Amino acid sequence: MNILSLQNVSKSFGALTVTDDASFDVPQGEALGIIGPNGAGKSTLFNLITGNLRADQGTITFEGRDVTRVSAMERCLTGIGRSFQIPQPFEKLTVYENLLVAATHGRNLSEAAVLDDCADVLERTELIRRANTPAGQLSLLERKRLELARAMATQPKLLLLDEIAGGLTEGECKALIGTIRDIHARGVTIIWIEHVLHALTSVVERLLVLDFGRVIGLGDPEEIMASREVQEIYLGIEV
Ligand SMILES: Nc1ncnc2c1ncn2[C@@H]1O[C@H](COP(=O)(O)OP(=O)(O)OP(=O)(O)O)[C@@H](O)[C@H]1O
Repeated sequence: MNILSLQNVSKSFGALTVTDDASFDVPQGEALGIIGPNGAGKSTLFNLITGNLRADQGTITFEGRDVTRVSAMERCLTGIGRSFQIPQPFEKLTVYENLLVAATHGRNLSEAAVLDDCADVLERTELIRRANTPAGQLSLLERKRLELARAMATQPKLLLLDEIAGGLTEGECKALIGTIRDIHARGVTIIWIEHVLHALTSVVERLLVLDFGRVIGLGDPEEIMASREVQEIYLGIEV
């Protein structure tokens, strides 16, 4: 079963078409990577899936329901969670309080009702020992972990990760990959935009390539990376 389907989705900003007739399906439980040059429209595609932007044309279906015109808040409540390219936690709130906001916002739930879930997310994202630390005091890796934790606190069935590995050292990147693998192993479907290709290909089962808003490739990561079109367009290598 497909958890997400896009059919002929397009989005323009003025004369600039940023998403150009995108159609693809994401099966339940898959980890899908998205690559493409800067400005290819990757984050815009995420914003269309989450409802932060409205598609000009086309249909977005989540768990069999047409969500094309559904608000971002409602899409989040139905199971579409995301991390942002630039983490913007509440700096003065503790790690736990940041999670609490994510877990309860729009849900009409008490702290007691989400306590166990928040503790579980803190464990899984290896932030439990930083639970009472203000977010503003975290290292870069911990800020990335908090970004992941805030998304996980919304209990997503589909998790969208936007360049979460950027700026990390090799060792930090490896640690974060372990956490993402663990989340995926627990059945969460993942779509991950990433420029750190070795991190991405160590997790995802398929790769989607965007160029000028068009889907120019979708399939096995090794085959995609070896294709002439991807090497020319994405890596800038003439073959
Ligand atoms: N709100 C907006 N208004 C006008 N143009 C926009 C808007 N958002 C994005 N764009 C433009 O759309 C294009 C695609 O942007 P987007 O951020 O989706 O690309 P991207 O593939 O995520 O890039 P990067 O890898 O650099 O993050 C860019 O040319 C960008 O300047």
